Amino acid sequence: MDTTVDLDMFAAQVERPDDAARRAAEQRWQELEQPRGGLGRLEELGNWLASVQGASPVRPVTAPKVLLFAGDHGIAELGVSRLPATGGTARRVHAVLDGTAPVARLARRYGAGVRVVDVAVDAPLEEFPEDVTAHRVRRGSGRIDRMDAISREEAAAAFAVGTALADEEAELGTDLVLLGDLGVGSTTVAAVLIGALCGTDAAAVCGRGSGIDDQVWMVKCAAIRDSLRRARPVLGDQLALLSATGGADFAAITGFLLQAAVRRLPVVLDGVVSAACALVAQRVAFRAPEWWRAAVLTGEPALAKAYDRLTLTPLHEQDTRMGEGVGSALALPLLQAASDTLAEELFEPALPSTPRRPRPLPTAAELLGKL
Ligand SMILES: Cc1cc2ncn([C@H]3O[C@H](COP(=O)(O)O)[C@@H](O)[C@H]3O)c2cc1C
Ligand SMILES: O=C(O)c1cccnc1
Repeated sequence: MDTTVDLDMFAAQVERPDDAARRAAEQRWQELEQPRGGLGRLEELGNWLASVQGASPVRPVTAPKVLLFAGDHGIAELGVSRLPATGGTARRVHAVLDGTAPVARLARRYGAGVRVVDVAVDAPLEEFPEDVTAHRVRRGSGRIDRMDAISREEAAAAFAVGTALADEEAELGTDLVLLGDLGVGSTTVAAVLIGALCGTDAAAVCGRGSGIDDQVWMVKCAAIRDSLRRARPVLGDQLALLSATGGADFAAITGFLLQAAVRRLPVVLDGVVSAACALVAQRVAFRAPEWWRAAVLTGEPALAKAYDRLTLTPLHEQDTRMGEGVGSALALPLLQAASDTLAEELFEPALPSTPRRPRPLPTAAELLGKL
């Protein structure tokens, strides 16, 4: 993709989800034997799944995938995170790859695939498997309070990485994407994008991220304030915005979200990073948010503002505060529940049944016999 990439093309290519399928799903809930509204918010979720699948009865979600975009951020040099600026992101990538990160365990439990995409991790390529690094556009980014995160060429290349991944996942038959991100300093960058796009000042979007104290919060707030000055002049040009105060991972996620909407691939957003990219994508194609659902509020003030603007309501209230796709993975059972109860075909779990272990605890008969 060259630097004259025409984002406006997406405005025309992103269609609305299927209204007729949504209406058929609404009707189907009424035909199923249950009290009106008996399944609560699952009903709206099932209607949404029918509309994005363009099918009623809806199909059970059988090929969900957790897709994690990883990148480092120059702004982390200022110490705005509790995680180390050097090596912190690479460590998190390793934790996902070796299966010890919470999201890897959740994905295993819920039967979802996991894919990590290194777009801009600042570590040697040999550290990760080839399939993870195949998408690296660069290492890290510039300090956005003083300089551009990445060049316009790199923003275009990263955006193209994201669009290509959406095509790939659509062709693989993935039927739901649980989006996530890994990156030390990423909540600072996300706050700048959301603050710029929602027209707020730094203090209104500056959060605690990975768990910073008051003193670090002041440093982070000043960094967001200075970066907002750099973001405002380029608000009308989304690629320029991603290049000035975003980063390669943010550009890739934005490209992914837009092309996923074109391919009618539904996506669950995670924390502030995916929400910031969703806002940028909404600027490009105003219908795109209809293809997404919000997972959870992570406590970042910018996130609530972004979801307000996107008119999305979080699916659960587990108060998870860590990004990495944990919030969106936790939303998966709700989506599975909605599609399982509304579908015609039954979902057949592939899992072998676990043999029951003998329990050493007394049975009621034993207890009563002893009385
Ligand atoms: C132990 C630990 C593990 C984490 N894994 C992800 N994050 C979270 O922290 C980072 C963003 O916050 P910030 O902008 O403050 O750097 C991301 O990597 C996010 O996923 C973590 C945070 C901690 C403390
Ligand atoms: O909103 C997020 O993505 C988030 C919040 C806290 C810590 N890390 C990430």
